[in-house]
Amino acid sequence: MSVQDTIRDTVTTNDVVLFMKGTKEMPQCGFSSRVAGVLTFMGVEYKDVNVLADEQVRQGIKDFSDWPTIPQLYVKGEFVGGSDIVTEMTLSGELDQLFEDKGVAYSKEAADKIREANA
Ligand SMILES: N[C@@H](CCC(=O)N[C@@H](CS)C(=O)NCC(=O)O)C(=O)O
Repeated sequence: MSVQDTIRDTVTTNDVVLFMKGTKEMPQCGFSSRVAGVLTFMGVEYKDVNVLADEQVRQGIKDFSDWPTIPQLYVKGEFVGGSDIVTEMTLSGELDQLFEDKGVAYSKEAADKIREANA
């Protein structure tokens, strides 16, 4: 299987996938840490892929999405964005809407708390 095939398989067989530097338990970059923190706080079940563990995946995910940086969030096979976009979508409520539209379980109360803390 090529790296592109493996990535496609990963994002289609897992509802929510975060390509990140480090792991959800131990992020190794502030941007990755922010997105992982939001997902974990919102109670979203997601698969983390540590791009630092495989240089081919690190480059391959950028080619796959045509997006130059890590982290990268995928929901039901669709690329959502990186840290800036996920932060904006969390604060605007668009991320809640996306999870609702795609049937992904999350805590609205937790999302509201993030918004209250950033108001
Ligand atoms: N503004 C970006 C910040 C992410 C970013 O700049 N990532 C850099 C540093 S961690 C990156 O992935 N560089 C390419 C690489 O390290 O392969 C976002 O919203 O996600």
